[in-house]
Amino acid sequence: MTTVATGEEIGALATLRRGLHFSPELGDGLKGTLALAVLGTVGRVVVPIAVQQTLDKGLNGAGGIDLGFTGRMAVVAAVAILVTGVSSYLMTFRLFRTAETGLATLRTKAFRHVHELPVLTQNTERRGAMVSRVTSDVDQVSQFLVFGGILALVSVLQVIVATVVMLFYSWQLTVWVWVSFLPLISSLRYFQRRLSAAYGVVRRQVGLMLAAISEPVVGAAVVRTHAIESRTQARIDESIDAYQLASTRAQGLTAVSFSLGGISSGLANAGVVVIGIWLGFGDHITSGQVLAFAFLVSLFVGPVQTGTQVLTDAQNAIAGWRRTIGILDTPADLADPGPVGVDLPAGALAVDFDDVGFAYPGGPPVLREVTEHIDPGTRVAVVGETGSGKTTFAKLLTRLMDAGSGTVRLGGVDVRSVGFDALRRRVVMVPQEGFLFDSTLLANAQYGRLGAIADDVRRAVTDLGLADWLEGLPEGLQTRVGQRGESLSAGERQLVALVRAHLADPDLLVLDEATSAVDPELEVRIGRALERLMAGRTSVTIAHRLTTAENADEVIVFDAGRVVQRGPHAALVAQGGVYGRLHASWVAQGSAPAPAPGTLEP
Ligand SMILES: Nc1ncnc2c1ncn2[C@@H]1O[C@H](COP(=O)(O)OP(=O)(O)OP(=O)(O)O)[C@@H](O)[C@H]1O
Repeated sequence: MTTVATGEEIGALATLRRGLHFSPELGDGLKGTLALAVLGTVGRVVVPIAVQQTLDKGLNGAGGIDLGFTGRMAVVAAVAILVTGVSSYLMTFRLFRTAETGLATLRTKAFRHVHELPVLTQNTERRGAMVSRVTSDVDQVSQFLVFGGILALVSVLQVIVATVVMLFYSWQLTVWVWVSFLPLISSLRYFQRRLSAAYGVVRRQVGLMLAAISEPVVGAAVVRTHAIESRTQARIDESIDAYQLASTRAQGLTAVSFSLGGISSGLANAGVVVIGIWLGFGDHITSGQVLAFAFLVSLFVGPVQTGTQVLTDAQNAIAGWRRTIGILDTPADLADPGPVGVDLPAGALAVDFDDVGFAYPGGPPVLREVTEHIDPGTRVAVVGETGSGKTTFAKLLTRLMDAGSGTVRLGGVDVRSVGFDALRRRVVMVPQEGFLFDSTLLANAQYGRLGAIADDVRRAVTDLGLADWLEGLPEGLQTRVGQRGESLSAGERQLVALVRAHLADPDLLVLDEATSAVDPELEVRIGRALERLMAGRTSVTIAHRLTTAENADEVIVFDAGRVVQRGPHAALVAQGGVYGRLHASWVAQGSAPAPAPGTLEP
């Protein structure tokens, strides 16, 4: 099955390289930020040096106390503290700005790409997991770059500069400090690998947890009506437990490495005091140098200890970054020919299926050897038992998917060579349940044609003979439709979908007729609106109602992925066969909208 790449196989360095490639802004002004980091670090080292100078020359100098020198050193230290503070602020601000700009680009790219992923892939990958990859995974990277990144940068610089100055004062003490930290430093690689694996699991569990939580939220009505709250709750509990376990394991590892850091710094500090005093007795080191050393050790200890925390954040961020890059690595298998795309000929479109076959990934063929021609401007109804391939036929027609074999042509042009923009403008599919956004009726209708103003929408409503319906609504076009349109009745939602389609003004209209029953008055309205909508265009309707098939110029009958009959309704009724059986069942169920025989209605 086609799935979205996890990105887990991408190495840490490659993640960094590719991450920078996707967010080039992250490199912007890096030199300036680095310069500020150097300035801040140097400023920090100046303070212990000033302390040492004050002690050894200003207070304990050969000529007694030198107040002038002490005062100058105090000014130097104050300036150094000020410079460190200002440069830290500027560096943090710059890092924050570039990180957020760069990651906004990454988020946008990943989010756009989700839309370009084939419908098939979107079905196989849980949407909640996908959402977590575009949101919380990117947040991890952002947090690290802004907070951990600064720490990492300053830590490395601080350790280097502290070591150099320490060596200048006493090589023996420097060696002691390094020996104390050696076990921790040499185990960093080990911890990095373990943390990387542990946080990879954590990120995956976050995705699964979000999927488990968001699915029942979206399908709340189903959960309630089927009384499966406890089963749903059990699934959510399970995913939360799994996340908690993964997270605890990862945190446990962090705790071990952090404790090692504590032991090392304790050893270093104690050693510096003991060895420093001992060296002092032998006149190998001055009291000012020992004091300066104590300061410098803290400059060394701090970064190495927080280094483990930085490492943890880095692993978490890299795991998140990989997963986001994984989305971008998943090829969009519907290639948009883009600017070189061919345009469709003007006017109503002819449809040609040329020996078309299709199978969903890993599944059996669901369309076989379909060769059909539909004249421009005709009205065709597609019928067949459930699972016979009608929806698949419609998806290939609108290029929501590409045919496995054979060619689909619109107006004589291979659909694969038509630019997406042109295709989506000229070919519109009205699904059974059009998705309505939680906004006004006007805003929802405007999805049909971006840029349409209220008057355009009103005109479309009038064209479809729905003006009185609109007037009957309490707030007209400003009526709010509620989440997914739940404040409207099923029939009214269909009307909005038809207004949307009319605004889009396509040359090929593909309709998946709704099966939900609506009251007779609305039924008449929908029928009338449909009549007007189809006029002058080629229309292909997946039909579930007898009247739709009766009113069509031609009916195409699918059975097990093949077209088994075709012709006007009356002729097909006379022929009998699959259509004869369908017709008989429609008649038996009366004129009410009836699902095709064999349909398992909930
Ligand atoms: N996303 C999918 N992944 C795998 N198999 C699928 C997918 N969608 C449909 N199928 C399978 O393809 C076959 C044809 O499905 P299709 O939806 O085209 O039938 P249909 O005639 O439109 O049915 P209905 O009237 O129930 O909508 C069915 O066996 C179905 O199980």
